[in-house]
Amino acid sequence: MSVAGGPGVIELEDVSYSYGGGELFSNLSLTLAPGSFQFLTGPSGVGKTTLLKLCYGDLIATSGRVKLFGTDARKVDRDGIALARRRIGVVHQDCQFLDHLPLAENIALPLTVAGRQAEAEQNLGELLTWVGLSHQVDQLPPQLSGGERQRAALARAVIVSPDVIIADEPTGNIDWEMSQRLLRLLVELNRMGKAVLVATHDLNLIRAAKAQVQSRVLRLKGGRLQAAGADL
Ligand SMILES: Nc1ncnc2c1ncn2[C@@H]1O[C@H](COP(=O)(O)OP(=O)(O)OP(=O)(O)O)[C@@H](O)[C@H]1O
Repeated sequence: MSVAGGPGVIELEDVSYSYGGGELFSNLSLTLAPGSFQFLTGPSGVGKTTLLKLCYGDLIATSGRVKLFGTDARKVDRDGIALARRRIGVVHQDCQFLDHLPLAENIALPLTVAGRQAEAEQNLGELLTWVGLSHQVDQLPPQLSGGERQRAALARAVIVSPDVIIADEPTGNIDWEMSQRLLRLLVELNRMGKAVLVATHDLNLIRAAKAQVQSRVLRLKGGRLQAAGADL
């Protein structure tokens, strides 16, 4: 099943993946075009997180080809994958933080560990304001609400100025109003030219997004990937 388009920043071609048992999915193709906005939906356990991990080079496909920014993920070494990963901001499903570090340091971490301290200092203030957390810079992660953690996770993903944002259930445990706020942030990032890929169960979120941004919806079900139609 192919849901491919033109050349993309991330391209999966006839990809299969197995954790060791049966194949979770096979011969699946997907293209994330520059500046595009795509949703990935489908039942729980169908493989959405796995598919996202293939897209950001965290897993290597059992067969088929994954290209990150035009380079075959299988043909580059760990440094090559790390380089590509710097261009992809990931918001993980569980959005974990280092609980002993204040929020600001957690968000700056991707830059500080890369020795880009000055850049971190330069970007942090604006970023914290953008996600509405500038009054909580000194809070420890366990002191934050679910919605605040999600926004902090998005800020941490964005601080490296990635070309692509991949978010796994970014509105998983938060109320509708906060989901809308997160969606607006993702739409803004897309308007800045970043490609956005969001896995979500939340069809209402997808419907709300469609009113704000031109987006494509892919549904993973039974090992197949299909473009969802107007039946959402
Ligand atoms: N590291 C792993 N080792 C073995 N099996 C795994 C591993 N990670 C995930 N799985 C299995 O692969 C399947 C797909 O998991 P995945 O997390 O990709 O699904 P999902 O669609 O994202 O689910 P959800 O919507 O509930 O988050 C599940 O059956 C899961 O148990």
